[in-house]
Amino acid sequence: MTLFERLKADAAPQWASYTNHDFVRQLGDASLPQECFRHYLVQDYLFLIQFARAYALGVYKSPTIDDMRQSLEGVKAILDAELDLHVGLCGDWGMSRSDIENAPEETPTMAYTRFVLDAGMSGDLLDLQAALAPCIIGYAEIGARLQDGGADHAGNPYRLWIGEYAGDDYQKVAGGFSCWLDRTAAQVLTENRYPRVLSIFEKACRLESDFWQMGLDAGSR
Ligand SMILES: Cc1ncc(CO)c(N)n1
Repeated sequence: MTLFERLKADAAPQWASYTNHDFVRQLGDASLPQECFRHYLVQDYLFLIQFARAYALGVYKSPTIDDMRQSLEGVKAILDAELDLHVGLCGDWGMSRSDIENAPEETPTMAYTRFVLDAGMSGDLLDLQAALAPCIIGYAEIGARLQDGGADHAGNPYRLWIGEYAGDDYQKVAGGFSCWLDRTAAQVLTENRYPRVLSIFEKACRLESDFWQMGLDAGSR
């Protein structure tokens, strides 16, 4: 069993609320109001800027050069791929890069990103990875599940988003992340320490749910 599988099993309620959130269900059946998706996407762009910093912190917290390289890949995946997806998608939805970059950061965005950064700054690489894991592996699981269910059909306006996270590149990033988490755990994880790592993982799952909810709430404002 990988450490990720163990964390996911022990945080089953939080994992389920996050990955089966109504926002995700509505993305899959194309019933999500456009306004909710646009709101989510802009906040997610602001989220990713902070997430790139969290990976950069991972480079700093890395005990080995291999770890540094792995974390650097995370910085690059965000700056060179995922942000472009967002700018492209936002453009399709009528928003420019400056519209996005000038949007105010909402509280759930600040809460989640600063939580991750703090977990890493106050802890070691494993603490940081436990805070990052729900994000990276969760989106890969959600994307793959939606695609397997046929949600990326031509009639779904959210198919490009689904395709990005279900795609080979992102699936590889997520698989690589899980292996990296195991390598760090092999060096530093003890049974004594496990509850603290689990607690970070659970909190990150809750903050992911709040992030989806922020998108849904935008539909009723
Ligand atoms: C909130 C959030 N979690 C995870 C991902 C995946 O990178 C993302 N783009 N946004």
